[in-house]
Amino acid sequence: MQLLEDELLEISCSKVNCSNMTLLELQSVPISQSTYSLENTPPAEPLSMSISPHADYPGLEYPPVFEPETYSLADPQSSLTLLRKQGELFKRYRERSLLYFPIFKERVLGFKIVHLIHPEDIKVIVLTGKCAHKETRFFVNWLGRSVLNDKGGHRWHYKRKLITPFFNVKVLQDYVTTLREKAKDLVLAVEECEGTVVEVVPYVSNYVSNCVIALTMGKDALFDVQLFNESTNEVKNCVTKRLCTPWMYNDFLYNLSHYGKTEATLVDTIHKITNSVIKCKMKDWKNGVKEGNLNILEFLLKAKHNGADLDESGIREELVSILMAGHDTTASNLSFVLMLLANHKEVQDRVFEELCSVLGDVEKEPTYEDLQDLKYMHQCIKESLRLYPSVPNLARRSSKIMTTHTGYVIPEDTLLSLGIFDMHHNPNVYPDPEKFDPDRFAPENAKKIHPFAFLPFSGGSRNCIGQKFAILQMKMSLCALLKKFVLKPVDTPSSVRLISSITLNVENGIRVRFLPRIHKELIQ
Ligand code: HEM
Repeated sequence: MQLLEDELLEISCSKVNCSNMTLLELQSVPISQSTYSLENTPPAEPLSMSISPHADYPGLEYPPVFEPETYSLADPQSSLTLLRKQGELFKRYRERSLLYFPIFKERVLGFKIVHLIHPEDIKVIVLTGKCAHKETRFFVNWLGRSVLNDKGGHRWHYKRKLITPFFNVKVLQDYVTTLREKAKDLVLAVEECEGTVVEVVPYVSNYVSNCVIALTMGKDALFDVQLFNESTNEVKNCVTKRLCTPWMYNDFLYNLSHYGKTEATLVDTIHKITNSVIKCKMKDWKNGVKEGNLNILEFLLKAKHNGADLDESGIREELVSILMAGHDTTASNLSFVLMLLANHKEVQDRVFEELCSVLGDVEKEPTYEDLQDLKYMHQCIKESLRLYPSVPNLARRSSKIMTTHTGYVIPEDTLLSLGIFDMHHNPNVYPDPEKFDPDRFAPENAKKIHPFAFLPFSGGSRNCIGQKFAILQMKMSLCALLKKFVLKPVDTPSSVRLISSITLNVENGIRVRFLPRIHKELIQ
């Protein structure tokens, strides 16, 4: 069976015109527990799939009844080579994750990718970090070896320990005033198109960009923000194109290609801009290190001054990475929250009622404590992160032969894709998975969810460093927008077309109508 599929792959590959390839997937191979064996690897002793509470979580009603037999039916089309557009590719992965749960393998030219979808398998990888490291090769030119883009090990650990203290509660509290100002700017911008249909992504993106720039380099940093953002977007396009075009996986071919050359020029621009901001700050500080409220640049310069093993290019790598990590993810999620609230009047009503009750007076500006008290709003954000996780797959590479919890052996040096999106849409973990139901995350229900079945911010030691800041940012903007407007649906969850990119995206934007809200009145 395996041999036959491999032969068919060879045949189908030989028919492919590489220059037309726009996708990651040439073929997916279903893996059944009895036949699964990647080359030169002995088949695993299948582990028991019996349904009993997991030893680590005796109080949880988990594992739920997975039905591996139903999900490992052979796909009649699986041996055919399929060239697909990004949107189709995204849809195809979803189908495969259901058909071949809990694991499936794909081959892309000479590369093998194993997709893992079971929470226990994903847990093994994200929790220990011992059997797999982060796959970061395609981002190195742009992000270097920052905390975000280091594959792991001592160097990563050192930097993570250095930066983590920055994201403490005190800093978050200090940033509330800045977030409030930026949210006001967002409301003013939306007000200009009140009543009309608004494509929300650019507005939200601008708000998030301003917040993250303030956090990393300070709100008064002098640089060409537009050029920086445009260059960053273009680099993302180049990297996405590379990820979806297997022949560009080869460094030599990629560097010769149009995309490789464009990326090099843009990265140079981004680095020059960031270097100049760093130099400027160092000049400002020649008479002594600043104390008090610091942004990330100042925090890192101070660490360097105090002897941390960090040079200027190391600081630049962190800034560029945090700007990237903090922008797309939050902007993507905030756009989806707005669409979901617009489409679920009863939920929007409840969020607004909660807002009025927490603030007391709807005109009052929310404080850090108020934002913490918006529990139902938090549930809505979580549910939208479940439905639309900004990072739909995590890329890892196995660093030794490993056996998954579900009983499959994976050889050393295999590319792994942890299917966060698929896991979040698994009907056995989340009944009626496409339904927007924030009550899934009400305290009494949330405790029944397997801790590794909800990973929008990843988990373990490499979890998202900025998640609290992201939530704060989203809450602040939702408060500001909902105080002023009633959201009405234009695009719906079934009308938007999701695409796989570095972060989750939609093909044609997300549109919402903003109507002026008459205070204290709920939605008509
Ligand atoms: C809704 C917003 C966000 C989401 C969904 C999100 C999600 C994630 C995920 C899934 C990872 C793990 C990536 C991987 O291991 O491959 C990650 C890592 C990271 N995130 Fe976020 N993120 C968000 C916002 C932010 C913000 C606002 C910042 C900073 C201001 C940030 C900074 C980082 C950094 C530095 C890492 C790397 C951590 C490490 O590897 O040690 N993120 N994020």
